[in-house]
Amino acid sequence: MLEIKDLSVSFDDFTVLNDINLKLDKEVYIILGPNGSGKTTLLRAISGIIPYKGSIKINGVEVRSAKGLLEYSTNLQEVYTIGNSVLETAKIISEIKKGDLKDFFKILDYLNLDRRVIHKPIFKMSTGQKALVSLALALFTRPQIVTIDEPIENIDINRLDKVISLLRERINEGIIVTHQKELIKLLEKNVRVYNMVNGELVEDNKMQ
Ligand SMILES: Nc1ncnc2c1ncn2[C@@H]1O[C@H](COP(=O)(O)OP(=O)(O)OP(=O)(O)O)[C@@H](O)[C@H]1O
Repeated sequence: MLEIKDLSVSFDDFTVLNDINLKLDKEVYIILGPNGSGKTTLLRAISGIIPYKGSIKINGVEVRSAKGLLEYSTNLQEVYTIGNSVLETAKIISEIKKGDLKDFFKILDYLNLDRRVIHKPIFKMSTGQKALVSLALALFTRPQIVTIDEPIENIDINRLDKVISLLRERINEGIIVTHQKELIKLLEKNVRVYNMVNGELVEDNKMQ
């Protein structure tokens, strides 16, 4: 369960998230919203990598004090700077989260990713490779709760169905941020759709 209470995030006196309250229990939320509205900032806060006011609890544990040690994963690339290469990063994650490294390779092969890329750090990859590798890093340990930022942006047409299948199979609780509204249908799941508007989340009943 992900429970957010009175969450606010500001940068230099500019309030990006304004008193967000959200309770998510075995559900998938899709968050839409204009550029710069605060969607990624919300996922960064949930990942515990930026300071926030209020409370964000994953299965009852406050994330600011429990980074990385939760039944939670994300595809936010800035989380994956541990290790010199993606392979080292995946090894560290498999130890911390008790995942099987073989599942990481299985996802890479499923996505037809050249295995040689994982000997590089993520910042040296192409935009699409970054997206695919960070998705594999987020999902291979089968975390209970997942947040995913823009999963189908920059994905080539031949891999798109595979990425959607992965999301469909492996995300049963969490948040997906996207500009691609067609993803809501493609997921073939019961999801709740929200719009980020002026730093607040508003449920969008038309899209469901
Ligand atoms: N570290 C930071 N320092 C200062 N301002 C920031 C920082 N991170 C984000 N912002 C600002 O916060 C606002 C929200 O950014 P965010 O990345 O959350 O938007 P978004 O909704 O994900 O946008 P997009 O759809 O363009 O990806 C923007 O105005 C951005 O410039």
